Order: sequence, then structure tokens, then C-alpha cells
Amino acid sequence: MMDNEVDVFYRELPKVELHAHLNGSVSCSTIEKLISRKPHLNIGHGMTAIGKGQRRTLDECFQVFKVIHQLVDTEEDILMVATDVIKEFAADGVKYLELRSTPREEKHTGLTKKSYIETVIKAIKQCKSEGVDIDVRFLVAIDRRNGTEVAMETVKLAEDFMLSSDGLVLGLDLSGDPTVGHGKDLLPALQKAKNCGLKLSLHLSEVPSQLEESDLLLDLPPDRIGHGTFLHPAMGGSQGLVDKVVKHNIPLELCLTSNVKGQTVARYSDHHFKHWYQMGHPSVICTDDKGVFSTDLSQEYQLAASTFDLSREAVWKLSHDAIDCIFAPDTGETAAQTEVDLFKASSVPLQGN
Ligand SMILES: CC(C)=CCNc1ncnc2c1ncn2[C@@H]1O[C@H](COP(=O)(O)O)[C@@H](O)[C@H]1O
Ligand SMILES: [Zn+2]
Repeated sequence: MMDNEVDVFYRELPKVELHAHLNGSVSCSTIEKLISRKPHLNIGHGMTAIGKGQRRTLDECFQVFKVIHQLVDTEEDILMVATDVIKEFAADGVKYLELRSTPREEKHTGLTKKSYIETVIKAIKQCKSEGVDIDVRFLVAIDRRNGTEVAMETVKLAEDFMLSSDGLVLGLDLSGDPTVGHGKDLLPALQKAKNCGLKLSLHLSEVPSQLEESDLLLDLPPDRIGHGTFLHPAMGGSQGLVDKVVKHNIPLELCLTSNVKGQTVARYSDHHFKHWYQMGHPSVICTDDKGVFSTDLSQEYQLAASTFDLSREAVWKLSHDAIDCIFAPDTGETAAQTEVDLFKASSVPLQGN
């Protein structure tokens, strides 16, 4: 979908983005700048994004991240990428953003996991000082393929930053290739994270083979679920899993284009959004990787509305209800203020199509 095909209603709708991987969110124009910094890598644009109507296997999608990681391997790159991504979300009408990213170490450029996180925080602060109209927070990501020890190390790092970042670092994400590794090996690290006050957003049941793992991880319980594609019985999951999600009232982060382009969902109308939304369960529309999947949050709301025949009032409520799912603490300065800023003062027209 071209940018100008997105109705102004969705662009102007104040939005909350809760599931965005930093390096999956890099736009074409930022990729261009990175390619010109590193021409020797011989990376073309077609290698970093999946265009309209295209599909990829999950494996191919994960190869794309490897290419992007080659382009983003210095503090300077991370600062530019994070700053651009934040400004793009703001330009798309996102008022509150939780970015997530896996801290990487690059020996040849001197990048450390600590300086990686510091650089993302620097970008967030820089945007704030420039007056960019968006509240940005950060979740430190654990890549499941790296196993127990790295997960534990990441929790420690996230805890240190949670205590020293003035509320910018709020929690942890568990992501990475869902066909690699098992959640039981990461359970102690996730438990430790929870005990020290880090919020948890876990990618769960992104592929059909993870039901046992999901059952285990739901007992933590996590504070939010990424995708949860195969939890519902209609998608091959079970009522027992749904019951756990409902009992703990765990919001789902749902990313329509990501699932269709990654082929875990055959078509938009088959997306599990419909099952959870019909149940009245907290369901938040998100982008996952706006760069890789060539989308943005306005488009995703418009797609949800056109696919599931949602009225403008329903779209408004969907966007508004996402505020209840943010990880920022509910103090006068954060959640309540966010709500006022986001919606009360907004003049988005509700009439028309
Ligand atoms: C393959 C596919 C359909 C992707 C969408 N679903 C995803 N599932 C699991 N982990 C992900 C997904 N998208 C991004 N990530 C994680 O985010 C990383 C990229 O962002 P970052 O470097 O952490 O800043 C990837 O290497 C991967 O670890
Ligand atoms: Zn994701």
C-alpha cells in the first residue's frame, strides 16, 4: 500500500505502538544512508525489505535481519537508526512508543552491549530535547537462540538500566527465531527479571510447534504477549491456553502484515485478531518490523478496520484501549497524562469512512 492510500483518519488517529523491533523498523531512506556509509558490503535495497504482495518463509525473514545488522554495527549507526525510527513513528501519529532491541557486541567496531543500550537511550533523549512529540520507552530484547547464559546477562544489564535510566528502560522482550531453542532454558532468567520489577513482553506461539513452551511461559505470567498466533483453538491451540491468557488478562500485541508476509497466517481475514477481539480481550495493533514489512501503524489500523469491518468509533476505541497496556507506570506524569495528551486534546473526526 502506498503512503497516500492511507486515509487521513488513520494517520491523524493518536496511536500507541507497543511492539516494534528497532532494526526491523528501519525505513528505506535510512537504509539508503547506511548503504552509502558502507558501499563495500554490496547490499542492495531489495535485501532489507519485503514489498507489497510479497511473502517470505520465516527463515528468509530472519536472514533479512542479518543483512540489516551488517549495516548497523557502530554507535553512530545505532544513533541514526534510533533517531530516524522515533521521528518516523512520531510523523505517523504515534504518541507513545515502546521500542525493543537486542543489544549486540561488535568487536571490530568497539560496540558493547552496554554502549548499544546507552546509544538507544541517547537517541530517545535527543528526540525529546528536540521537541519530537512522542513519549518513547525501551525494552531490552533477549534473542532466544543465544541460550541461558546470555539471557541471564541481558537481564542483569536491563535491571541496571531500569534503575538508572529515569524510567526509560521498562522491561524485557523475548524474541528471535521461534524454531530455535526452548523457553524452559530461559525460564530462570525471565523469572529473575520479573522478580526485580522488569516488565515482560514475550513472543509466544508464533509458530504452531510451541504449545508446550507457551503453556510453561504463561505461568510466569508475562505482562504482554507478542503475536500468540497459535494459542487460540481456532488456530490449532487450546482452550487451556486461552484460559490462562484470559485469567491473567494478558494483552496481545498483534501484527497483521508481519504474520501474513511471514506466512504464519495465510490471509488477513484469517488473522487471530478476530478471535481475541470478539472475546473483548485486550488486543493491541502493532507493526513488529515496519521497515522489513514495508508498513506503518496507520496502515495496520486501516487494514484491521477494512478486514474486520470496524467502524471509526471502534478503531478509535481500539487505539485508545492500548493505553491500558503500556508498561510505563501509572503515575500522574505517565499513563494518565499520556491519555490526556493522546486523546482528550485530539480533534480527529469520527464521522465518515
Ligand atoms: C521472521 C518474521 C516473520 C519476523 C517477525 N517476527 C519476529 N519474531 C521473532 N523475533 C523477531 C521478529 N521480528 C524481529 N525479531 C527480532 O528482532 C531482531 C531485529 O531487531 P533488533 O536487532 O533486536 O533491534 C531480530 O534479529 C529478531 O531477534
Ligand atoms: Zn516481534
